[in-house]
Amino acid sequence: MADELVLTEVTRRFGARTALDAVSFRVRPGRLTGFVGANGAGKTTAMRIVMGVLAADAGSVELGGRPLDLAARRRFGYMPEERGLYPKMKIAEQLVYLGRVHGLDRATAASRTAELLESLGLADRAHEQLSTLSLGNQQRVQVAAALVHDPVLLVLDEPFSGLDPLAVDRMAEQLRERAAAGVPVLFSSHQLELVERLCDDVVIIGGGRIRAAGPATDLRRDSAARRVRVVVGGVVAARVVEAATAVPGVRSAVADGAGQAGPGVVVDLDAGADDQALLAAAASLGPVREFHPLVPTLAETFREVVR
Ligand SMILES: Nc1ncnc2c1ncn2[C@@H]1O[C@H](COP(=O)(O)OP(=O)(O)OP(=O)(O)O)[C@@H](O)[C@H]1O
Repeated sequence: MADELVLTEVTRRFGARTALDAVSFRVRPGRLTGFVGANGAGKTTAMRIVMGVLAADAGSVELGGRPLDLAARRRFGYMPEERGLYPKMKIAEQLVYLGRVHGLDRATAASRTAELLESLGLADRAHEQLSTLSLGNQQRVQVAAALVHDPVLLVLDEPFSGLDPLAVDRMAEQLRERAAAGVPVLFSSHQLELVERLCDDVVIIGGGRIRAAGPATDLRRDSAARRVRVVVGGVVAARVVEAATAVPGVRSAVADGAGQAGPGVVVDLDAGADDQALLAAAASLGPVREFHPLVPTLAETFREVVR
């Protein structure tokens, strides 16, 4: 099993701007970790610091409890935001070259390259220039470049951007495969549905601070807004909305009209609110047919925690 990556209180300033403010999170071995945040939130900066492309002003980054040095980072796989392969160089040639840069001997670099290109379905393009491939295939070669030396950690900046749905699936498969092999995988993305579908763990960053981090299912369950769906038999939704709105701690109540037992009402409660008071208010109107929590989507959780 590979080691865990741990960032502790990492801070980075650019002039007067604090891009990362005491950022701490972990990327566990064998798990896919999605790194999400608005534009300018600090994802790329954090990834660059992990890779040593950029230095932190304070804080530490460790793998398996050991601080990172050049030798440790040589064993990492990285897909930078600016991509970084040579458009005019032949595909196989640059993968072999990168394998060598990461310490493989020529024969191993060549066989790993052949293997990767075969699994990407690009074996027949091996001797063409990268720029002759479609964007999606170029992106897959970028991942191959991050994988060629069998990295102990994988860090990918927006690997899914610009890919069509099929290419997304193939990319996802590749990342899952790496995670299944025990490697900690961290990738950034703005596609929250995709992150929700794919990731074991999620780290949400906003304005350079970690807003939430942990298993995706826990984050969604624990997100500050608690949401309940209420259906009262024989009572129009408007009356339920009215009664719910009067309950202390109810943020909003909206009819959804889609339930089995009649039109339902979706109620958002403040974190500390008493859901039993809401239940009592509903029961005072008529028979309560439904009263159950609705787990928010990751996108809803994201909006909640970065607000
Ligand atoms: N080299 C730099 N010089 C000055 N400011 C920088 C530099 N790199 C990043 N920043 C600033 O740091 C903050 C974080 O940027 P970063 O690129 O890490 O965000 P991000 O979450 O990756 O955004 P995006 O989703 O848009 O890629 C931003 O305010 C950005 O302008």
